[in-house]
Formats: sequence, structure tokens, C-alpha cells
Amino acid sequence: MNDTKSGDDKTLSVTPKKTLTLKRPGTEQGTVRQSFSHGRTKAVVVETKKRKFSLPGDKPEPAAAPSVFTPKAPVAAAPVVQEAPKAPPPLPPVERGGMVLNELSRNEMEARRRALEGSKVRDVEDRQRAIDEAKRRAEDEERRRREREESARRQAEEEARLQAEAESRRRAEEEARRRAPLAAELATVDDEDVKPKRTGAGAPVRRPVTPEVARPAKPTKGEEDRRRGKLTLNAALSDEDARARSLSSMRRRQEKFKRALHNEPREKVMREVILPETITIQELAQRMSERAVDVVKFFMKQGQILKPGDVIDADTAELVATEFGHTVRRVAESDIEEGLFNIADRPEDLEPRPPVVTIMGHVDHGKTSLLDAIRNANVVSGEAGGITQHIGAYQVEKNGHKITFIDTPGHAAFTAMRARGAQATDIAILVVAADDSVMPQTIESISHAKAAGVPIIVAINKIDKHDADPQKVRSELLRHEVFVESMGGEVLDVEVSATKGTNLDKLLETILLQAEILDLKANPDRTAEGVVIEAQLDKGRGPVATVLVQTGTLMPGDILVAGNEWGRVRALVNDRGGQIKEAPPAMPVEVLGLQGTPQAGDRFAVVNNEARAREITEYRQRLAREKAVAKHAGQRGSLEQMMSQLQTSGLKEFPLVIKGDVQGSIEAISAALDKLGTDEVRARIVHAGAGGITESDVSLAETSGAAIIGFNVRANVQARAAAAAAGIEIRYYSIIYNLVDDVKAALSGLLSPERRETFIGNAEILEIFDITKVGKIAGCRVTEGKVERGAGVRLIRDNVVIHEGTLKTLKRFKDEVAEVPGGQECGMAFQNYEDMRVGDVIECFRVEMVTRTL
Ligand SMILES: Nc1nc2c(ncn2[C@@H]2O[C@H](COP(=O)(O)OP(=O)(O)OP(=O)(O)O)[C@@H](O)[C@H]2O)c(=O)[nH]1
Repeated sequence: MNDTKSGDDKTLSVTPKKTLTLKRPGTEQGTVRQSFSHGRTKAVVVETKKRKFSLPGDKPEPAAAPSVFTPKAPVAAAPVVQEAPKAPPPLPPVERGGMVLNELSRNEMEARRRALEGSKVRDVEDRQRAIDEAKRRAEDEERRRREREESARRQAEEEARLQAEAESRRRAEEEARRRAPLAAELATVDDEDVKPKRTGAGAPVRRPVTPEVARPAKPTKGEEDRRRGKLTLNAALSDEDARARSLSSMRRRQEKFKRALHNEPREKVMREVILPETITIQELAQRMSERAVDVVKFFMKQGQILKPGDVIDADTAELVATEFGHTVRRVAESDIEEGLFNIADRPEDLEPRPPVVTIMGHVDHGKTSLLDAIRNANVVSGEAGGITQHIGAYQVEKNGHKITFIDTPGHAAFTAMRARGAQATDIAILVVAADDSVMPQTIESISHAKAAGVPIIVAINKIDKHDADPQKVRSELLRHEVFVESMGGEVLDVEVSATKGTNLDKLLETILLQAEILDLKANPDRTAEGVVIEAQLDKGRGPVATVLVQTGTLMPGDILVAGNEWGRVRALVNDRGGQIKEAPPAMPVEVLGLQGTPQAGDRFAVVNNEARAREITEYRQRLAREKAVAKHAGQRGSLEQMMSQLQTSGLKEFPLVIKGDVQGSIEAISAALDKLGTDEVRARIVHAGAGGITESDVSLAETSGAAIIGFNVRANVQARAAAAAAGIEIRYYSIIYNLVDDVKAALSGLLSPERRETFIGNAEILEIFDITKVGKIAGCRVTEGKVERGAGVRLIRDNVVIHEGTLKTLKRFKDEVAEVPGGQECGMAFQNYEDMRVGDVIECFRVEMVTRTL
């Protein structure tokens, strides 16, 4: 198919069948010849409709001048305009079906053509002008629009800049306000830390790469605005925080920032760590400038799970501190007690004082008898009262000189006092029965006296007895380095009889002689100091302590600190039960008015006022509590424990809190319980003291998992309630024997039962039968004892135990039997084991678990 288009038939066309007509405006007509097969063709009239184009602002075109140009290409239309006059299109050939001109005269045709062309040119020129005008207007409009946009953008930018400037000014002001006081402070302390870095000061100063690292993240502008607009609780608090930031916090921040800048690791500071007797892990970490978590980790490595709040003893703390590379200085926190004891006296103030004597010796050698005999024969004359009272000590008078006897026989009391740092005794009387001579406790007594540096006087007792052999005593004492005078030594000895009262005076004289040698002196004109001999809770009188004044004079009204307790002396009662106005050195006296019951062996001192008394006792009570807790926790945390943990892991303990009516009974109980202990189990006395059971005892028992034992004392209401709440058992006793028996039973319960094995018999395997579905069965003969079903069996090959287990079957012929006696044959099969061989021996045994007792 091909297209042909006539170019000159645009305005005027004459079709063969139609008359001359003007073409519809906006349409373009042409003919297209279509070719078909077999040489056929067909002319088709094609009318192209022109779209009318108008620009905004254009005047509507008059209908009479329709546009013949396509508006899309006004420029392209121009050549058409140019071409039109000089190249008039040739007349189209007359074809069948094509367009032909009407028959007009040539002149007319020419004139019409010119007229048409002239009008065409004008039309084109007008159109061109209109188009140019429209273009210009559009361009103007476009330029103005651009200008408007540009100015709007500039204005927006300017506004943004101004806003940013205002914002940064505001921030700078705020920062300056915040830093002003700090800068002032730091300027006086350490300007290096605070001053901004100056360049050109010798050392090159690196600019902070990312200053934001050290600064808290600033909120974005939007957030800031929002926050500023609305005051929330958070905002208010955070502002408060910023204001309340401490100087050291700022300094830490500064240092952290510096480190971050220089990429420096934290400098390890070696410190001298001051260690009190007990310390919490947290406190220790602080003193070492370490993190508590690191200390806890250290303990974990040692197999100890401890919390930062846990208390450890000084030994453990020292180990930790040294591990962390610090040095340690151990201090006693007893500075608070400074000046309480051992106030030096001027020599001219000292006056002779009576000796204090303790009687020691083996059981039944007559200590009590001797004390009683001396007491009854030599009461201090001229004193009030007269009814002998056992207050723990008494005084006798001989030749105008007084002698104080401590009325607690035996070395246990003596050592208990020494254990608390009190040395009450000046002279030890070693009682040795002349008929029994030196016995184990005699030797122990000698050791204790020697360790305390106390001179001994040997009282050879029971000389009235027919089998008495004083000389044997003397010579046996030689072996224990006690050289009596008659044997060439310096130790004084007296032969006495307590029951007959023989030589008691001589004994007293010897004591005085020894005292003279010792030249015992004290200053009576000062505040009293001494030691508690016995203390108890008296039903009517409250806490009562028998004290021995060692120096100074004790008077009613004095404020006394004794151990963990204090009190104002309400009354002083002597060993005859009479109230006295003063107690000079070496006088034993009962003190009434204490707030609590101190312990035997506690030292006492008179202080100036109640405040000081309270301060000291509060400190001591706290110390005692901490020690008790540390002792408990320290069972895990103490140095020795940490090292020998594995060795002692098998030991079972029965922790106890013991409260008794008097110190003596508590010590007796403690000693008895101590004796019960074995390598496997033992009673651990967490705390023992005189007095009723209180809430603090319950809490101590709770922390240490202990049971509470009350010996002749009861728990108060609060303690009972606390114990009930904590599920702690309180047991009351009035007989030591019962108490010890119960503890023994409890300890026995802690002993793991013993596995006892009994041999029953042996059987030799003669043949092995492999039975389908049943497995291997050993045909045996019982060679020794018997074999039992259900008993334990061992398979022994060449005297080596191959297998140990139980029997699956025990058959005699075809029957299952309970036992097979010696000499008979039987079939045996092991449970889950089949590797049996001819010649093996099956050993049969019974296992019993036997409960053990102490
Ligand atoms: N013949 C005689 N018997 C005495 C003498 N002294 C004590 N006894 C007797 O010895 C026994 C024990 O006397 P204690 O005074 O109880 O002895 P102890 O050393 O106090 O005994 P413990 O308190 O158990 O350590 C009593 O039966 C006394 O009567 C003495 O000088 N001569």
C-alpha cells in the first residue's frame, strides 16, 4: 500500500460530483491511493482535522479566519509561508475520482490565487506575532515566578540562620551559667583539670575528635523546642540532676574524657589499705579503689560465693588486698577506747595492795575444801554482814594483811579469764594431794601458771592421810620443772590438810611472803579499773557482776563500762553480803546497776560520763556482732578455711547459741560439748553468754543456722516471737547432763550411717549354660557358707573382682530357691551381666547400714 497526498487542494476543492465549496475550517483533505491485488487501485479521500490551538490571553480567532497551520510547529510552518508564493503547486492531474478545479478564467484564477496568497501571508504574519507575543508573555511570567521563588528561598534561609544563631547563643549562655560555679571551684583546686586546653603551651594539644563523646547527647532542635515548650517531670528532674552534680563527679567525667582522648588505660593506683578487724567487701573495694565486683570475682575464683555486703575478717581482707597489689595496714578500731585502760600512775601514788590468789590442781585433790577452810577460818574481821556469800571471790585477813582468793577453782576459769586478756591472778596455789601425787591436771595447771608468768605456791594437801607421801609429790614435781625450796629450788611449798585445817596459817603466811617478793602495788586514788570475775542475771536485782578492782577505788555512782555493757553503780556488795561505800584495789565486790550482763574475764573501767560509756559499749557491741557474723561467714571466708576447705569439707557441724544463768555453767557446758566433737562432727558454739535469750540471740542463730539452748534461762516474749517466725528451735535445760545427752544424740544424727558388709558364702562356677531367651546361667557349687537370693554378689576371677551386682536367679534344679547351703550345686545368673567363665568364684555378701553414735 502506498500513500499519495495532494498538496494544493487545501482551501478550494472541486469534486466531479460536487459544486465548488469552501472546506471546513481546521480540516485538511487529501487523497490516498490504495493498491490491491491483481493491479486494482482505489483512491480514498482523507480528511485531516486540525486541532485549534490557543494560548492563554489570546483573543479568540475570528471565525472567518480559520487557522490552516498546525499550532504545534509554528516555526516549521514558516517555510510553508515562504514557499507558498514562489512555488505555486502545479495543478493536480485530473484523475478519476480525484479533485479538479472548476473551470474559471486564467486571470480570475490568478487574481484569486494572489488575493488568497496575500491574505495567507498576512494571516501567517499575524499569527506569528501573536505567537511571539504569547511566548514573550510566558517568558516574563516564568521569570517573575523564578524571582518570587528565589526571594522566598533567600528569606527562608535568612530566617533559619537567624534562628540557629539565636539557639547557639542561648546554649552558650546556659553552658556558661552552669559551669560558672564549677570553674570558680576548680580554679582554686586544680586549674589543669578544668581550664580549656590552650594551644602553644609547649605540649601539642590534640583537638577533640568527637567532643560529643564526653558530652551528653544534645537533643535535636525539634526535641529541644518541644521540651522547652512543655515542662515535664523528667525535664525538671534532669535539670535538677545537672545542678546537683558533684565536684568529684565532674572531675571523674573530665578524667574519663581525657583518657578517652588519649586512649589511656586507667592508671593502677597502689594504696595503703587500712584494715579493721572486720570489713565488708564493698568497703574493702572502696579502700582499694577497686570495683566491688572484681573483689567478688576474686572470691569466686577461690570458690567462695560472697556478696559485696558480706563481712570478711582482716586476714582474708589482707589476702585480697595483697592479691590486688596493695599494701595493708592493720589497725584496731579500738581508738575509741583510748585512755580507758592502763592509765599510767606516778610511782609516788602507788600503794601496796593485797595479792590475788587462784587455787588450781587436779580433780578431788581438795581445792574447794581448801578454799572453804581458809575462808571459814579467816574471814575479814570487822566487816558488816556475816552470812558467807559465794560471789566468786573473797578476802581473808592475816596479820593485818588481806589476801584475795578467787573462788572459782580449777584452771578452766583461770584460762577463760586469760583468754579475754584479763590477768587477775598474782599467785597460783597448786594443790596436790599427798596420797595421789602429781596427776594430769596438776601438770596442766603448772603449764597454765607458767604461761601466765604467775608464781606457784605448792600446797601439798591431805597430809593427814595415812598414805600421804609429800616427798613423792616434791620429787615428781621436779620432773615438771617445779623446784620446791627443799629440793633446791625457789618454789614455796606448804604441807596442809584442808579437812583438819592443818598449816592453813602457814599457807597464808607463805602467800604474803610471796606477795612481798612480788611487791604488788596500785594507786587507790583514781578511777577504778579491774576485771569481771562472775556475772549473772539475778531475779530480783537484775544484772549482777562480781568484779575485782585492780587499781583505783570503785564507788557507788561511778559509771562503769564492763565488756559490752555499762551502768551506773547502784550498790556495791562485799563477800559478806554487806553494802560498802568503796572498793579499793584487790577487793572483790558485787556491782549492781549494770544495763546488761557482762562476761567473766571482761575488763571494766570507770568513765567520766554516760555518753562515753554508751559510745564505748555501742562500739563494742557492734564489734561483737560483726565478729559473730564474720565468724559464721568466716567459716567460709577465713584464710585458713579458704585454704583447707577441701580437707574439711567432710566435717559436719552443729551450730549452737547457748545462754545460761551464770558464766560458770556456760563454760562447763562449752567444755562438755567440745569433748563430744570428733573428726567428722562437732558442736560449734556460735555464741555463749549469761542472761536471758533475746531477739539478738535469735537473729544470730538465724544467720548461723544454729539452735538455741537456754540453761536455766528463758527467752523473752520478743525472742519467742522472733524464733517462732524464723523457725528456730529453743530448748531449755536445767541439767547439764540432759543437755549434753541431747546434743550428743543430735550429733549422732549428723554422722552418716556406717556401711557394714557381712560375708555369706562363695560358689565356684563349674559350667556355663547358654539358654535361649534366658541368657547365660552359671552352674555352680557352693564351696563356702551359703548363697542367698537378693544378696549382693561379686564375680571374682583370679582373686580380682570382675563385677559386683545382684543375682537375677538362684535355682536349684528347676526351682527358684531363696538360698542354697554349702556343698550343693545351683544355677546362678547375674542381673545385667553375662561374662562369666568356668573357674570364676561368685562371692555372696549382705550389706547393712548401721547408725553410728558418738
Ligand atoms: N583426808 C582428807 N581429805 C580431804 C582433804 N581435802 C579434801 N579432802 C577430800 O577430798 C575430796 C575432794 O575434795 P574437793 O575439795 O571436792 O576437791 P576438789 O579438788 O575441789 O575437787 P573438784 O572440785 O572435783 O575438782 C573430798 O571428799 C574431801 O573431803 C584433806 O586435807 N584430807
